[in-house]
Parts: sequence; structure tokens; C-alpha cells
Amino acid sequence: MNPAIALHDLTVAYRRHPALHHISGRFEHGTLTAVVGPNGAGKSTLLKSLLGLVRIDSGEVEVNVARKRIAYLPQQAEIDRSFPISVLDCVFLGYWQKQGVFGGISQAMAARARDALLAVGLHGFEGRAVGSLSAGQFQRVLFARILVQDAELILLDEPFNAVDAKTTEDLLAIIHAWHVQQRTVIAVLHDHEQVRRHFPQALLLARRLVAWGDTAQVLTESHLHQAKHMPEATDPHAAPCQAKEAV
Ligand SMILES: Nc1ncnc2c1ncn2[C@@H]1O[C@H](COP(=O)(O)OP(=O)(O)OP(=O)(O)O)[C@@H](O)[C@H]1O
Repeated sequence: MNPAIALHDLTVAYRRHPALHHISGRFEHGTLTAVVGPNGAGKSTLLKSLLGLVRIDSGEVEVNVARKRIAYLPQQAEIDRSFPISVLDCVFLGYWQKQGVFGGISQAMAARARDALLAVGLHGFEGRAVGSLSAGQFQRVLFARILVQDAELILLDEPFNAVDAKTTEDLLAIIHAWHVQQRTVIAVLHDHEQVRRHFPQALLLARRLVAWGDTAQVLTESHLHQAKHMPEATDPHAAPCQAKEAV
């Protein structure tokens, strides 16, 4: 069976400096994977490359999931919530990918959106402006939006940043339910203990691939030590990356 995603010797560079260096591997359908690594390791770039949001320098990303069945939660810092939109309307945005902008919201769809808000613990928040929510409440809204989107592949970039322990626990329960429903979930995370407890698969990045597979085999002391010693800065005088260069 085709994997949900296959990376074939993927290299992505920003102004010539590789953020991802010759990465190969597969995300199988229905797997729950944490992407971990130090700051600047290329984790967000990896998610963006799956969505076609960054230019690929060499290699290939094979995505065997229809674009409209992919949900993406960027880091909160990348989301503008200054525009005046209600919580319920924000959840309705989850339908847009499937329906198109002019699809209209049926009563059944509105009911599902309200149920999604209930599921994330935000019953009664429907009319609130998203700009007035706390970071944790807003993250719950974004999870409700993914719930109505009914996505097959869910990409989450640091979903628990600035989110308290209770909200994290609630959102982890939703991720667990997605896994049980055989959706493919890929989440960028920093808390290794959390990854060990909740994520069966892990991918450890340090621009290059350090390890990818069962979490217990990936998050070993030796692998984490290798990742930690990724050079902090890229060398401005480095030669351009050669696509066939050994990793
Ligand atoms: N748009 C951009 N232009 C230039 N360089 C970029 C751009 N986006 C990311 N980078 C660089 O690419 C590298 C990887 O960045 P990325 O955001 O993918 O890392 P990350 O692992 O998600 O980091 P963090 O844990 O800090 O969020 C970093 O060195 C970063 O400075």
C-alpha cells in the first residue's frame, strides 16, 4: 500500500542554506508521529514542504492524500487573529476546503460545528470574537475547526505552545481519537516525555534525519545527543549543497 507521504531525498534550502538535508522516509497511513529536534532543526519547514508552502531544492515529496483532506495548524505566531470573526465562523472555515467559499453552511453543518466546540470545551463561546480569546482557548477553536474538516492527514505545528496542562490534556485526547479513527497525524513537539507517552512514532531532525521510527528507538540518549550538537548557525561561506552528496 502507498504510504500517506513519502520523502525522497528531500532537500529544502533558504537562500542556499539547507534547512532540510537529504531526508528520506515514509509516513504510513493512520500513523501518529511526533517531529522533534532542536530549534532551527527544520521541523516547521518539513511540515511546510508537505503542503507545498516552501520551494523544494532537490528530491521529492510524494503526498498520497487529496489536498482538501489535509488539515494544517501552523504555529500560533503565524496566525493573524486581529480580523473580526466570531468563534463559530472560525470553525466554519474548516468547511471551506471541502465546500469552497460559496458552498454555504447547512443546518447540519452548523450543528456539527457547535458539537465540535462542545467537544473542545468551548460551548457558549460561539459568538465571541476570536481576537478576545486566550491563546489556549484559540487553540481549542482551531482544533474544533479541524474536527469539522474531517481531514485524513492532520499536520500540527507546536500545538501545545502557550497552552496550559488541562488544555493540553484535552487536545491530546482529541489527537488520540484521530489516531483511533486511523487518520494520519504529524505533530511538531518539544516535550520528549509527552512524545514518549502519547506518540508511537517519532522523527528526530537536526536539518538532516537523525532517526525515524518507533519512539522508544528514536528518542535514545545517543540520538538526542547527536541532534543537540547540530551546529547552531549555518556557515555563510559553505559551498552550495550538492544534491547527491552523502548525508
Ligand atoms: N523564510 C525563511 N527564510 C530564511 N530562513 C528561514 C526561513 N524559515 C526558516 N528559516 C531557517 O531555516 C531553519 C529551519 O527553520 P524551521 O522553522 O523549519 O525550524 P524549526 O525546527 O521548526 O525551529 P523551532 O523549533 O525554533 O520552531 C532555521 O535556521 C531558520 O532560521
